[in-house]
Amino acid sequence: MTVDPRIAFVTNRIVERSKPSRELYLERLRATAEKGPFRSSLSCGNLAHGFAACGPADKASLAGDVAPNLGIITSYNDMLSAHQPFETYPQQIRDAAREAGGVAQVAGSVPAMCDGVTQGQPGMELSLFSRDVIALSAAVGLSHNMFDAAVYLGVCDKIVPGLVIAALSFGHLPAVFIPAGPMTTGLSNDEKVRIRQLYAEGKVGRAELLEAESKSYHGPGTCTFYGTANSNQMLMEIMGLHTPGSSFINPGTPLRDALTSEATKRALAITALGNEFTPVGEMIDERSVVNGVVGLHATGGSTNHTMHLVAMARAAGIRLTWEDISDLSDAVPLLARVYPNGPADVNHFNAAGGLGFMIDQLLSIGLLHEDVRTVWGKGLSAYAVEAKLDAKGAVVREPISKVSGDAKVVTTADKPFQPTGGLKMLSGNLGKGVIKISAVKAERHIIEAPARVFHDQGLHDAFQAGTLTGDFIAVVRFQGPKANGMPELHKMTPPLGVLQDRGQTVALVTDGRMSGASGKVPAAIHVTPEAKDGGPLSRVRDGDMIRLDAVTGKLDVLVDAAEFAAREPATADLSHNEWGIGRELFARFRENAGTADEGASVLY
Ligand SMILES: O=C(O)[C@H](O)[C@@H](O)[C@H](O)[C@H](O)COP(=O)(O)O
Ligand code: SF4
Repeated sequence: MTVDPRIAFVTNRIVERSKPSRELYLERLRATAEKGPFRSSLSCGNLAHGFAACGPADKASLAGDVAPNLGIITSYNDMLSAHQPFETYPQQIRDAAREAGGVAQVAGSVPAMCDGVTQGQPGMELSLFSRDVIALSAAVGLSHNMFDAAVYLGVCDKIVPGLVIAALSFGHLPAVFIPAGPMTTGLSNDEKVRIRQLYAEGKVGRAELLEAESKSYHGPGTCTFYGTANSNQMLMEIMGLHTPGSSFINPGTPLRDALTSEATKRALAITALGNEFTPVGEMIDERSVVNGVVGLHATGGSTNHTMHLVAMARAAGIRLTWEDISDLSDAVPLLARVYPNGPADVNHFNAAGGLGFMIDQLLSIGLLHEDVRTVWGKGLSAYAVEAKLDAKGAVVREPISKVSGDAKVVTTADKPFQPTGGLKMLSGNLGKGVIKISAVKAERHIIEAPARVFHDQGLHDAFQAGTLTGDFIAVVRFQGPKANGMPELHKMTPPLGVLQDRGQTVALVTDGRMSGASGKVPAAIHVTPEAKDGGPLSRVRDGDMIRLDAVTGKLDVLVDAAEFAAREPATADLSHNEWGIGRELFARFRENAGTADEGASVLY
């Protein structure tokens, strides 16, 4: 199947735009990649330090130039249910590496923030910046230059994007991402949200709320909604950085363990010491990035990736823009309904066919580049599979069914849930932004209402005071990267959801972010330029009519242009955002953060 001309057009436009930076990137990569173990460039002293703590067998291997050495970058901690299973991975990876005639060493660890723990808390103001800290931290580990390939242990929001930026910055090394898998299904997401809204209305107490939350988030593994973490898994699979079919296998299962060992051996098989050398910076190209964006649209993935994918691609000299993301959205149908885009969770999605089914369907109508390189070899069709264990406990892969296991959760390409993608880019006299339309009912795709302007938690106070009456669009500003680190404002969903359920027409417009799990309330987010930079949001006043049109992709304030331009931009007292919970350490990050449409990074 040849690739759809609309996909080819956007891909070629990215290739042309990226030519200077991509050529320089590849030139530097090829200058670094060399035959033989990279540790051979170290002195005896360097090398001795590098394997001083190894056992005799590993020392002997590393003293030679035959055995490949695998660097492990781990993001293990007990804070993220999704990362807690990584505690035991290094030993499993070392054992698997030895079985394959190689060595594995933990090159370094990276920090990992749980956005669920920090949601609505000051710590969330470090969240977006932690992506770049993760990239920097992984680079410190890899800079020992002892390694012939690397495996990256990460799952959640900023961690996978940060690790991909690092992996591509060490593009001469093959890279395999190893996931930990989703927690088993607990209380449904719909029921969790119902209890939250009852709590917001004062109809249940903290005890009932905590009981519901604890039944939803109940064990090791990734939270089961389709937020940024599970969007990350989709991206790693569709971009060929996971082994096929490995994303959504629950932790602590024989198949999960077998996949971890298999991924380890695969990483060792694709080093420069073998005959399948696959440096990740050559493997990931413009087609891989486009495949990632297509997967995001087809699954209704996280809005956060309209920033992370831009930053990730940039690390490989590839310049992805919001125009590309928007044009791809117009070409790609929505083929999955996983919470918040529907009642199913990611376990249900996987059981219904999951990513293998999605990839197969998208390939069948030419919406994915099949001719890409992956950690598994050449061709994306190798990912249209389901991974299982055979009788001997080895991983086997079966072709994915052409029939959906649940047509309400994953659908075939000829019967999409929506004809276009789950994300829509917006632009107008308020700037540029993004909206997740896959989670919003069609009758709410166009909202025109008067503005109610808030600078921080004021919306919650107004809700509690009962003054959020009638139809309105909440303009929550000074939430951009330079203002306070661009936190997720997901805690605004319950009160706005209550008002919406009461029949009020409400929407949110902000230069901040929302969670990938945010859903039913129409929200134009990542609005750039941000208010802190004097963007148009800073000139909006209470009562201004605003029109959010997710059908045509427009975001406008309906005020005379001359009058609006003549207004004095509002300012905000952000002094309380400059200290506490480590925020004083991130002042340079706030000063130097890029714009949302450039990935909001401090790295470039
Ligand atoms: O982008 C995301 O997917 C979110 O940041 C996600 O990682 C976070 O965990 C949820 O916001 C928590 O959801 P609740 O706050 O609804 O539990
Ligand atoms: S999905 Fe979100 S809440 Fe769940 S572990 Fe990951 S970061 Fe934490």
